[in-house]
Amino acid sequence: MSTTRDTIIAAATGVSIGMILLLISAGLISFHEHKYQSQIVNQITKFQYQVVQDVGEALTTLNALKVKTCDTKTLSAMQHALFTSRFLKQIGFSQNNQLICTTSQGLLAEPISLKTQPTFDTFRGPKIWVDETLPWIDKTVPVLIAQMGHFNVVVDRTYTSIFDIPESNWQAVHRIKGNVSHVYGQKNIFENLSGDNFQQKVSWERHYSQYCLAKLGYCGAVSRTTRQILSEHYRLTSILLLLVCAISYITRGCAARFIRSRRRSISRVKQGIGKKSYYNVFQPIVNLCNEQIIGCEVLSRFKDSKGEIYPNEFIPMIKKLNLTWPFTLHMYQSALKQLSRYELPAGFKIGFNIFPEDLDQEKMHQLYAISAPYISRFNINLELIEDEVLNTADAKAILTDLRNLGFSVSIDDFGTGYSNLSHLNRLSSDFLKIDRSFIYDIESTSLGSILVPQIHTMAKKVGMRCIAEGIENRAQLEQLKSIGVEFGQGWYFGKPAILNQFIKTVKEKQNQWIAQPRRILNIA
Ligand SMILES: Nc1nc2c(ncn2[C@@H]2O[C@@H]3COP(=O)(O)O[C@H]4[C@@H](O)[C@H](n5cnc6c(=O)[nH]c(N)nc65)O[C@@H]4COP(=O)(O)O[C@H]3[C@H]2O)c(=O)[nH]1
Repeated sequence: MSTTRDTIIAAATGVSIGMILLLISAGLISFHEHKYQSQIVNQITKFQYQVVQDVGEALTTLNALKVKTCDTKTLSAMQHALFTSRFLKQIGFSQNNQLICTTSQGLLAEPISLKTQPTFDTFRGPKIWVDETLPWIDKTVPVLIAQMGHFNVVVDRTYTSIFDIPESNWQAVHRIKGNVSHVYGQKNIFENLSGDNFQQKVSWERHYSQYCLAKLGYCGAVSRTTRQILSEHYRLTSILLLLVCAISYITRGCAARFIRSRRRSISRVKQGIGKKSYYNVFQPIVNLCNEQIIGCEVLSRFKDSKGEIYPNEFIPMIKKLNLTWPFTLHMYQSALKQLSRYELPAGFKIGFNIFPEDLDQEKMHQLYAISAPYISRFNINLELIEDEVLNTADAKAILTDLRNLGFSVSIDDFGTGYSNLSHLNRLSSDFLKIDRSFIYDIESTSLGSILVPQIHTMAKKVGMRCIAEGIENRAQLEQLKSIGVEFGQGWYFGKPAILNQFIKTVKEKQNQWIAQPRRILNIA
């Protein structure tokens, strides 16, 4: 059952990653297309502007001559204007809508009638005829004609082929006061999106861009279907698809392996108590005034034939498996047994982590029964992380009972999670363990350097003493001493170590405290 579920979860992870990568790839291709289209519409609109300039210049110059007939002087002026223009193919002279002469044919034997109604009127500029086929040029190629006064010019549209896009994908239009007239390209592409300058519309099927030079009324539009875009980038698309499939497949494999290893870890953690895979390590707790070891904190470690699992991994699993109490009992009993073999000074402080969810009358009586032989010899300190459970009236009553029975109580990791300075006076405890995140850079002008003195003052007010966690160097120690923090633990005094090494440290650092230890002599 769980194998099928794991396979589904691993496959779903692979597919999800694949989908995310596909979306990212689609986003990248779309971004690239956006840049490409904005360049093209810019080119189209600027091209129109340049053509208008060219046409305007030629027509204005010729009309300024104020000629009434097409003689050789007029023809030579027309030839000159054609020569100096960039986009014009031909210039003609007309009278009463009759074409009289052109730059290519000179004076016509028979005048040709011209259409009277233009495609659109630029009002201040020339009249424009779009897509006209002129029999005397080339019947098959439609041209654009502009007329002002007696002169008309034919624009060479072959220039539009400079746009790096097929004509079926773009359109150039003239838009003035909301009236849109087709100029070049593919009709019906321009969507007339409101607003000037650059506009865009993207959907799964299509990518559309338009750009308008608002004052002049010239707009360009480009539209390409997703299929066209993908087929243009077919190589990149295929590589991306392959990559996405490969990553998806690898992710599925990794997820399956991770789930399997986690299941294995959970089963190892579950069986660990019976198989004696847990063992205790001890970290010295020091009186900061004279730097003497006055006790220790008992911490758990896990090691079996497959290797180690660290507390940050196995503690949450123990909670999830509801094994907190058998685990704590195992650790508690074994540590007391281990330490009682040594003649440690009277009142030696032994700290145990207790899960807040285990704080009930029955379990605490069980703990007391186990502790009875040791409670007069050691100062057994129960360390609890402050959470909602600890703030209930029942929990407070239990804590008071425990203290009356001879245990001491510490609030652990103070300053993280749920813990709060204003709750301090409501907690029935002896010690406050200041979390190591506050100690980390206490010697500098950090948050810790401001908060630790405040925490210490508050704790003192409610009759609690502080234990600073995670002291790693002399500077931190000196700073804590100057604040007046009473106790501390950390790598500076000793890392959590197995019993033999811990006792060795105790002996090395404060030989005089251990009065004739039976086993220590063997270690030395
Ligand atoms: N960086 C740094 N770290 C330092 C220093 N001094 C001590 N530590 C680490 O700080 C942690 C202190 O324990 P904790 O706050 O009770 O936090 C403990 C405790 O909440 C939980 N835990 C460990 N063993 C037990 C156990 O037997 N029972 C329960 N209930 N919880 C346990 O797991 C947490 C992590 O335990 P550990 O990995 O052993 O990590 C320990 C210890 O190795 C230092 O100077 N620098």
